[in-house]
Amino acid sequence: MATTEQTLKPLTRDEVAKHNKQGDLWIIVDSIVYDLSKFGAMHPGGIGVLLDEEVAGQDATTVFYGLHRSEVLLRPQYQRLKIGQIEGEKPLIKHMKPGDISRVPYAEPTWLTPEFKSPYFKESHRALQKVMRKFVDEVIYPDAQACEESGKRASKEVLEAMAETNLNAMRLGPGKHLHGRELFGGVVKGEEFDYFHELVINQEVARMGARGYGDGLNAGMVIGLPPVLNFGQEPLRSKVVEEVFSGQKVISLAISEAFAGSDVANLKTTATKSEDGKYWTINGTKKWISGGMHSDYFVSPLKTEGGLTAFLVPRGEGVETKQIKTSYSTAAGTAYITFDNVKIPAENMLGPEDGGLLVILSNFNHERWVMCCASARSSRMVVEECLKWAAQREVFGRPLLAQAVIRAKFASMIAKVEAIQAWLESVTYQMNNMTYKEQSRNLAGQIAFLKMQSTRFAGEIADDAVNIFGGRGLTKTGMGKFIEQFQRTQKFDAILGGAEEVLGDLGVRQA
Ligand code: HEM
Repeated sequence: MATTEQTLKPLTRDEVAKHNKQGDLWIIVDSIVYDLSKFGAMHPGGIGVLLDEEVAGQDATTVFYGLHRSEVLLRPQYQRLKIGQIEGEKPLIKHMKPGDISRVPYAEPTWLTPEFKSPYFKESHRALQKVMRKFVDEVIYPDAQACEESGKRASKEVLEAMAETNLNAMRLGPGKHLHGRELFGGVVKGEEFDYFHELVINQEVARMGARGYGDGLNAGMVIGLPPVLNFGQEPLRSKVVEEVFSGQKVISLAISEAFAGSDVANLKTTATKSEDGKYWTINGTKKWISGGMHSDYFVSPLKTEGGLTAFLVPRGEGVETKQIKTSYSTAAGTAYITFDNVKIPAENMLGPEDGGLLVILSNFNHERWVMCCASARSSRMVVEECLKWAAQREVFGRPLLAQAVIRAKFASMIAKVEAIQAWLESVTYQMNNMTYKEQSRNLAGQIAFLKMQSTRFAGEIADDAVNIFGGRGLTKTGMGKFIEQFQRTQKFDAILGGAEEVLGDLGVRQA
């Protein structure tokens, strides 16, 4: 039966030392005594290491933290191994509780660090951050970790909780669609929701450390729903928006094809108008569609007589989706889509006929900015993981952090995450103070450069992080699991939403 902290029996180090053999094995970790007599044989690291004379019956705190993530001990099956506490001693290691702010240096952006002031974040941003951190820690994170591994889509419970708090609506950013809505139980008013509130949401969600699952978690909605919201025809527009916000239906943006990715103007999939103009027939394919496997609706720019036209295509006869296996989890639901003589009513057209390029381009800045928020936050999480590891890991008789060559890596990693966050906050401030038209005119280049640089830095940070973690940075479980995940998936940010080179060039041309 689980033993609570209050009922732990006081023990002396001498008493513990007597239990130092196979079948009768105790150890001390951070003042708590664990009985490993039975568990020893099942220990993932083997029984041998536990029988070492410096471990069996001894204080194994340092060696334990040099090999395990601290939350290992919080798992219920290991909590049950606790049998006592060393008399007069208390645990020194403080485990993070859901919603906690990290105390590791540079683990949080400066606006969440008590000593620093920020001109941008007000009370309502801070209040939203608090509830959002707890929500991610308690609701999203456990599901994310399980599904990233199993490859399954986000659970119904998580999707329902997101709809209930109005998180789906908030992820589309500020706008009339939020007016009058109860956001996270009223923590912020829909009318006052701005891009800094959205930044908070994007960055808290990015902390779940599961890139594939993240793309499957309604990321398709963030980029697929705006064309419906801004260019859809009533009553279809309101129907689809509500279905998606309430979590009943899933939508994704289907632009890329095997023939064209960032080169949107050269798409090949066609839509042909019927003679009476009442419906369109769609033929062709779409590739790498995030969330496509889970989607009920696809927003697609299609080739029409005079250019591109955007359409809302419901899943139905003639629409087929096949899973594409990429280097991140199939929880992302990345799809190859075939449209085979799919007939849709003219009311499903989004924006003017042959005016689809504008409809699609109109959300690109926002999409890229969302990706910058996430990339900056996940890079920062990697820095936190590395700092924790380098402080607890001993090599050549000293903590890893005592090696100058490792500190030099940290200098470069920390400078990168700080620079990107500061630039991101500055761009976000401009977004808050410019009309949509001004943003399109003035910020496309800034955001393109910001995304290009965020993902360049993420790549360099991933590289340094793996070298700091060694083999563990290439191992899917244990200490380095987030580093392994990050180094394998950071490239998605560098490609999706516009490849680095395309964005850099866009920025220069916009100058
Ligand atoms: C309460 C005590 C312990 C528990 C519950 C525990 C649990 C675990 C778990 C779950 C793993 C798999 C990797 C991970 O999830 O981090 C692991 C790996 C390992 N453990 Fe333990 N362990 C305990 C004590 C120790 C001690 C005292 C040592 C001392 C040498 C040790 C040495 C190892 C080693 C060498 C590995 C393999 C690590 C790797 O592959 O990087 N464990 N342990």
